[in-house]
Amino acid sequence: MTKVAESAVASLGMSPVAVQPLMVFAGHRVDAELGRVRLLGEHEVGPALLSERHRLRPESVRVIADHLDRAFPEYEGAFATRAISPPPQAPPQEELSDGLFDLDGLREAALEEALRAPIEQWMTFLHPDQVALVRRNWAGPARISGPAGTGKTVVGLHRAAHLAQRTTGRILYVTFANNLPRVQATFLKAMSPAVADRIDFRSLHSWSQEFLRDCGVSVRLHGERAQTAFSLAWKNVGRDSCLTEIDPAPGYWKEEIDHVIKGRGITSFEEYATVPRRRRRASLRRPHREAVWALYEAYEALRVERGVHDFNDVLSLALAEALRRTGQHRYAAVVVDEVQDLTLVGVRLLHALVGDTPNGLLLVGDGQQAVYPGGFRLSDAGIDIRGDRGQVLHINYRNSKEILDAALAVVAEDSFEDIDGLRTPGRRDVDLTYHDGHVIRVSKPTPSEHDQALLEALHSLPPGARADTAVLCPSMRAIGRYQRLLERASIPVCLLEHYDGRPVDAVKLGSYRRAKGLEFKRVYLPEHDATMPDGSRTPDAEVSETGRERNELSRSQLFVAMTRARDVLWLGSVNRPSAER
Ligand SMILES: Nc1ncnc2c1ncn2[C@@H]1O[C@H](COP(=O)(O)OP(=O)(O)OP(=O)(O)O)[C@@H](O)[C@H]1O
Repeated sequence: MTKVAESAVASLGMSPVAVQPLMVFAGHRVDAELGRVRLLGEHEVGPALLSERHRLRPESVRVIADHLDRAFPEYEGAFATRAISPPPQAPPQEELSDGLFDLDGLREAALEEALRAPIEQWMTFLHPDQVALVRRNWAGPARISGPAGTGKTVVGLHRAAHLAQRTTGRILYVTFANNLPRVQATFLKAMSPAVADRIDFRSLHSWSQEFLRDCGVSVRLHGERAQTAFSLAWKNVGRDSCLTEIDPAPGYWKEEIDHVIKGRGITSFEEYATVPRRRRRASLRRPHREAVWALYEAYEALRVERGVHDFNDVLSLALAEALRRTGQHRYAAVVVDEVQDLTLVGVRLLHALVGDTPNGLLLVGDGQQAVYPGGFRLSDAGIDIRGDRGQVLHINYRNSKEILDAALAVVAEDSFEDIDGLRTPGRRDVDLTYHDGHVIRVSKPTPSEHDQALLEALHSLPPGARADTAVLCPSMRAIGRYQRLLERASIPVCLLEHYDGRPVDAVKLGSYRRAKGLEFKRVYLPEHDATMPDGSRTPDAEVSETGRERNELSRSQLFVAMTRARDVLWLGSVNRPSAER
């Protein structure tokens, strides 16, 4: 019955996750669950329904009831239509003063409701194409891609809840960033409380550490000591090598080890000598690759000597363990969000948990929003996504044309390679939904005037607006600076690393990277162009290949930050008079 009802409402764009089966027993007192079905006695059903969140307006209820009348003709029609009473009148003033229903409380509830509005909207209704993806049966691994704001995460969350409703197993929902899982878990709990405890929201690294602990494999993750090992290795074999001709910054070579060598699980020079270095611009000839390999070996020797692991080791150990236990994993399905940020080892690990089982692996992401160096192709990972198992979403629900145009202008010249290996131009076609929103550009001659303008803009926000406002910065240093600035101006701040998706009356502050996958009504990007190369001063030909790669990555990060804005995008710059430059 539930499945038939799900199909019936799918044509209205209603997610199967929004359908909650109830079985009501006349003349009994019951409140129990049987799988997904809630069993209620006739006395319990009223209070149970009233305690549910209100997601539908009365008109929507009427439309759905009419539609179900037609889908289930044996039911008596028109009952639901008659049963809908007009919204209750405001209670008399005496009732409002009894503490439980005071005016302030009501105002707060209304504010919270307004803040939740966009979320409540997509918890029930999706675009019919999205509903089809949520309900689809895939014979093996599948992938959902699409430009920023096209509802990929929304589909991923509905899909996870839908699979949880259809199986008794656990679902793993993974992202690379470690603040996103908390936010997504909060949304899912509100959307589908009945299955929330069977979906594990985890960052890849925290899950891997937990998994290794459960398998009895000891891990000594120590980022700082691993970094010291690298610095020493650079001093011993890197800084006087031919690598400095290509890039004198040790950071570039650390990324090479992290994202290319260890990120791809390469263990021999023969393999590294010919590996395609995805999304890396500098071309390395054999002597350079030999020098990188010498650096890698020196780093590994020093790391092992110190008895510590780095983040890549955690994933490699977990992959080895996962492969050893093939067929014994407890997950019915794995959904990977922001998959473009994973390393090859990371994606292989998640694939190993479910293999090619039907509806097992779902990869969600967009190569244009890659904010880390390096990358992989699905074919490198042995993941075969054929036919209708690769789906692309096209409708942007988040950004207005003005905001999206401003963001696309940043990456327009940067074509990118997605995980399917296809090269895609930076300026992509998307269908926009009607959505109001605008860009405010503020340019000041000095940093203090710029900061003053930011504070004025934040101070003039209407009450309650801070909850859906973010200030995003490109670096940790800038975050520290703006945190002090805001706090000195008595503007409450919630760092993105502590944000869990629940409304809190404070401006969110964090890095462009941490803003990944999130969105806010108002986004402020102070000194947004400070790290951007100034084309007028440095012609492209004079920039090294590694410099161009860094610039491209900075532009992708700025693009991600800009596309987080739903209604207002504030772009601050400091434009010192040219004599001062
Ligand atoms: N069918 C829909 N109707 C209305 N709004 C929708 C619909 N689907 C998604 N949205 C809204 O679009 C916005 C973007 O959705 P989501 O975060 O899932 O996109 P995304 O593709 O994952 O974005 P990004 O890649 O930029 O992180 C959200 O505000 C979401 O509520």
